Amino acid sequence: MEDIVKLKHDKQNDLSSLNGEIWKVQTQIPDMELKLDELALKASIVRSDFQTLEDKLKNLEAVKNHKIQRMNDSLEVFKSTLDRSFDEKVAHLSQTYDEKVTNIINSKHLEFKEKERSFSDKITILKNSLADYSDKILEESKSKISKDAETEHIYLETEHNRNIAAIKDDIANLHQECQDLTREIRDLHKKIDTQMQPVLNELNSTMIALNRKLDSVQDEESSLGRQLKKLNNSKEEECNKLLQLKEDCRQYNHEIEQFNQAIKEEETYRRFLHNKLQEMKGNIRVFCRIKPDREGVFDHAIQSMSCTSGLKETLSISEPTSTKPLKKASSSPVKKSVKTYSFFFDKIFDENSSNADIFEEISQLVQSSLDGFNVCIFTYGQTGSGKTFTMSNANDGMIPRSMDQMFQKIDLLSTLGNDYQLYGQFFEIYGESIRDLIDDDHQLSINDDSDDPPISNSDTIGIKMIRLISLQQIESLLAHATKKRATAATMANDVSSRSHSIFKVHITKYSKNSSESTVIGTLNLVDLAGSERLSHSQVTGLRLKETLAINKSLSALGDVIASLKSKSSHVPYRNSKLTYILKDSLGGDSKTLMFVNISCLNSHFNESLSSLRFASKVNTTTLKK
Ligand SMILES: Nc1ncnc2c1ncn2[C@@H]1O[C@H](COP(=O)(O)OP(=O)(O)OP(=O)(O)O)[C@@H](O)[C@H]1O
Repeated sequence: MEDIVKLKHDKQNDLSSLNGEIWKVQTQIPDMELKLDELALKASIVRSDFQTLEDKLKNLEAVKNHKIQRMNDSLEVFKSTLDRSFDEKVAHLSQTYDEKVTNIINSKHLEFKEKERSFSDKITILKNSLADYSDKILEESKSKISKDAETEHIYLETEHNRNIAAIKDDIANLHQECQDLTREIRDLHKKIDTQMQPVLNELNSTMIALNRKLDSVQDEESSLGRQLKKLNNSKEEECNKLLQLKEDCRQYNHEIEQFNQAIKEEETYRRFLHNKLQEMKGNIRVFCRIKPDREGVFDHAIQSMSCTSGLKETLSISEPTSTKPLKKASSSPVKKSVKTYSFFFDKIFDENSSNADIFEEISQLVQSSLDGFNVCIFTYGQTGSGKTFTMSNANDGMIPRSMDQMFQKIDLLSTLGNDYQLYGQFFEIYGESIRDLIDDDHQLSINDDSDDPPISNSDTIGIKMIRLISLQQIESLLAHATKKRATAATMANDVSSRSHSIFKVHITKYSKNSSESTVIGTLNLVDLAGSERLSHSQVTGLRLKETLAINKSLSALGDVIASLKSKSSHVPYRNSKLTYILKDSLGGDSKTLMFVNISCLNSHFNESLSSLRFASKVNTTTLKK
């Protein structure tokens, strides 16, 4: 046994160190992811800067090319226009000149020819007339006529020479004119050259400016190229870093997976050991809790508590000898024979025990329910003995503490890839009817299937089932349920709970692949109605009926446990709603824990004795397998 406890202790240590490791790795993952995100962001910024620069460069190049193209085009156009206009002008001038010269020469030539012809004609006529005249006058006056003819001839010759000189002058004039025109054309050429020079100069300076611009654009382009190269280098570095990070991440993920696998194996082994331990402790366990003497009466019935052999503890309780209050029960002198009763319990919590001490024991069963077993925890006792204080106390009762443990555990399990969810039902059994403590105005019989719960559970169909998500929610559920619980004043306790309240938690496991859920275990936290002896409570009418119903259902609970103990083929679950609803948590490999709450005071001796007897009956039972 010691070995097993040691082994359990070692395994718990291993588990907690593994949990610590997981936590460390998990805390590193967000940092790594953050770094990865930062680097990805940087890379995307660099990429977009790079893209912007590339776009800018392309734009500049396009603008540059466009400008050069435009300038070249306009230069070409200008040059061709200039050449064309120059050629045209020269051609036009040459043509005009040629035409003018030709016209003048032609007209002068024609004139000259005409004059020459007319002179020739005249000469011919004159010669003819002269010949005639000579022939005629030859005889009359040969000398006179010949003189006159000679004079006439000289005159004509002179005239002819003068005409020829005039024509020569005209030709010289025409030559002069031609020379003038040539000069004029040369001048025009010069003029065109001088007028064109500034334009050409301007074009040249524009060309130089454009070349300079081109150089600066090329400089800019090469500096951008260098920047681009730099960016490419840093991008490559970042990419390498990113790849390294990705590789590290992959490595981490691989390690985490291996780690998770190891944890899963450890978890399975832990579950096995835990269950073995629970089975060795007993599938039904009974604890006793003694309510402190809050009023300082000092009239105590509890005589002694001691730890006997093995895991059992003994409680001795003595019948009161006197109605007078004693200083302290343990130190009071016992004059006549006092009847003392002894009871064995798995654990006894004395008056000084807190709910935290109690939960240390309960937590193992909460773990069993998370491990896939059905667990049922009862608080049993007379009214006012502290059942509700133990079970549902808002701050530290078993319900909030169990839920706290469950929330923490499923958070941890979810990191191992298992998605666990908790669903809860909270209801009370009053008499033989069930009242929903979550859903208002919801009173249903057991098999009412009018509601549509997220997970089917044939026993509690019709009772509202909600997803349990936080302790805050549990606190408000408890407050809401407390208000709703049927309470009635009795002689024994002013606000005595007259119903059994059941807080049922369904632990469901979700498969991420198939998105199916399965209920793997349930935890039932049952605050039983106060057990009362009719003679003590002195109730009548409706209260009497209530007390009878409560005692009947508590007795049915005892019978069911007794049948399981005797391995009877028939277990009378149907004898009460309480046992019928809890049948899954009371048989098979389920775990059951019964808290017997008793008062330490003599005044409650009989009630305490009756509770202890009931507990003793349950305590010696072993669940039928
Ligand atoms: N261990 C304890 N320490 C201090 N106070 C306690 C303890 N147990 C019970 N009480 C107080 O005693 C009173 C009655 O307790 P409680 O309501 O839990 O009894 P009960 O058994 O649930 O009664 P009922 O059956 O009527 O519901 C409450 O005021 C509670 O705070």
